[in-house]
Amino acid sequence: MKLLPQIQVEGGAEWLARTATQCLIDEARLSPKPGLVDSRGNGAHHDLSLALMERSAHSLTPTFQALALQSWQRPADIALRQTVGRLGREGEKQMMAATDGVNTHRGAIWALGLLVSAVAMHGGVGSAQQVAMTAAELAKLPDAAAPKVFSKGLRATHRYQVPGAREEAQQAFPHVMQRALPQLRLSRLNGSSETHARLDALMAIMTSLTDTCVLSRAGLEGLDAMQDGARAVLSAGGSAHPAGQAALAALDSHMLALNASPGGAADLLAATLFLDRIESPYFKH
Ligand SMILES: CC(C)(COP(=O)(O)OP(=O)(O)OC[C@H]1O[C@@H](n2cnc3c(N)ncnc32)[C@H](O[C@H]2O[C@H](COP(=O)(O)OP(=O)(O)OP(=O)(O)O)[C@@H](O)[C@H]2O)[C@@H]1O)[C@@H](O)C(=O)NCCC(=O)NCCS
Ligand SMILES: Nc1ncnc2[nH]cnc12
Repeated sequence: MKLLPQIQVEGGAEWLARTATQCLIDEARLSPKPGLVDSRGNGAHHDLSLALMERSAHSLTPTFQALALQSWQRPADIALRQTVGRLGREGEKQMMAATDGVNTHRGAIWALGLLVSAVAMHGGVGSAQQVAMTAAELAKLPDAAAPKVFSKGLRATHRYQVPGAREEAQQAFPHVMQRALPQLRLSRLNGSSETHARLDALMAIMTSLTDTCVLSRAGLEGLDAMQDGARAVLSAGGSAHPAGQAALAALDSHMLALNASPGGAADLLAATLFLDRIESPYFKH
């Protein structure tokens, strides 16, 4: 194994942290997103705003940087899993301090934290597929120090017998790798603007994700509305087409009426943008 000089490791970790933060900001600003906070407003949320989401994203840069530095060229083993778990929980505390106790990005810290670590484990040079597989290896290892809390996500996965954030990572992010990333690139190839390509990628996730945020707030009715509505947008030609835009507006109204917000899908869009960027020719350090 060729070891990089420390300065390159530090530069790589800094780039990864800045990029992960920017992906969170890009996701938050993207509009119009159904039920979610975006540059138009607060969606279905009373305690969130775009300014809060951006403050939260910035508060996480040191966490991503520490994750990258600690994971650089290390194998997926229990020792690294413990370090990543500890840093992730510290990141959650930073987020809560920055938002006065509002949960803005818990799921995003999990997904992007694992992916940042996985890129670093590959020494900054893995493909999206390799990185997702490595993140899954890490996610499958036991996290002995995890507090025994029965979270909203766990409650929803047990009640409805569906996979949640944990399983998405342990299965190497199928909604990112098999749906969102291909859709993002297809929409770009078809001439869609970057905004429309990202909205289409979000729709691709929402067609089948069992988003525990939606299940907790709006049950199976909310989940069906999300999945059916997202399919309608894509089958109308996507968000760049007038019929797709009408379907997206109808989905937004439906989600707001049900008080449903696909926060898990939003996190996975940020993860998609991150994996897209690590494969772009500009990823050099
Ligand atoms: C493994 C953990 C993610 C914990 O997961 P668990 O399911 O037990 O716990 P939750 O606290 O419910 O967090 C899961 C969050 O993941 C997002 N999510 C939901 N469904 C999926 C899915 N199918 N696939 C992927 N991701 C999913 C979602 O996060 C977003 O929503 C949050 C906002 O939700 P909202 O309901 O609006 O807010 P609340 O305040 O909770 O409710 P209201 O009052 O508003 O109604 C926001 O965080 C978004 O990011 C779920 O919330 C993981 O946290 C863990 O184990 N961490 C330990 C540390 C660790 O090991 N880290 C390693 C990597 S750094
Ligand atoms: N844009 C957004 N709105 C609401 N919850 C979110 N969780 C992650 N991104 C979000």
